[in-house]
Amino acid sequence: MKVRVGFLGPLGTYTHQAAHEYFQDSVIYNERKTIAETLESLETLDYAVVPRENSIFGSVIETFDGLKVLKRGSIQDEVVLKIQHCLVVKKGARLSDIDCVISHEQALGQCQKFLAERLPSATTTGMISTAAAAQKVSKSQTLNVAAICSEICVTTFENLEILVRGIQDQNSNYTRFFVLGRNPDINPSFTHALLRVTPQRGCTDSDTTFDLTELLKTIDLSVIHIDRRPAPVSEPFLDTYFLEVVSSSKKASEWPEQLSQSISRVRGKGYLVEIIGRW
Ligand SMILES: O=C(O)C(=O)Cc1ccccc1
Repeated sequence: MKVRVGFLGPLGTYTHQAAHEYFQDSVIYNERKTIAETLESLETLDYAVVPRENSIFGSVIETFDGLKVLKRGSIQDEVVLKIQHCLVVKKGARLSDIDCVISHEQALGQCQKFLAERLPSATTTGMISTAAAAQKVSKSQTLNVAAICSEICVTTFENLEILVRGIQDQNSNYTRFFVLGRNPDINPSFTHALLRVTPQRGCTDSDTTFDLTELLKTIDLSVIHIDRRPAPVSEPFLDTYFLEVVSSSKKASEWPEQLSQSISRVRGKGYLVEIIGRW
């Protein structure tokens, strides 16, 4: 059977482009409506691709909220895509017609300067993806709504045209995507891992305060990124930490063992720890 890959849809999203860059034409692509549903698709599909972070606007919150409750699969690789946003309108609309701009929160966040300078009175509305925004503009009966999306959307959906190209706040704009596998193909010489760490009540020395420095000392690996989201428990202000760790180049052969020892040490202090990615 052909390999099936879930992605944040519809066709025309940046996630679809990242998935295509990775898997090319060798697989069947299955769109999902949200990032949460894309991660859940690993219950039935072989792979899933989700955006992880952007160089202008930072981490993608929905992805980390989905990773908090990930039940099946793990991250096996990453893809980096250069992002060039366009202001896309219904054919015939001019900039002066636009009073509402719709897109994924990430795209709106990456184009704040353009919106403040060129469309200061327009309202903005978050959508589940950039291509979902383009699709909505394509179906709109009026000329007053614009989407921020990739230029591909103009050929994917009808009656659209590009009004302005390259509207992101910096020309250098990249998004990093995670590729997850249901039964991941882990590269034996992996150099990155993503740890999901949730402190449990009572696992900190002072009982009430969680001490991040203490956790990092216990981990004792090179941590290159930290993301934090509220933990999926009823306890208020208890957070789940996502720590991206990398092997130190000097002792590459000892790295898998170092990683498992680090995890045992952290578990020994009472934290819930899982490796949710190796690449
Ligand atoms: O909405 C999309 O097209 C996505 O794939 C999410 C996203 C949005 C903006 C930049 C990178 C990824």
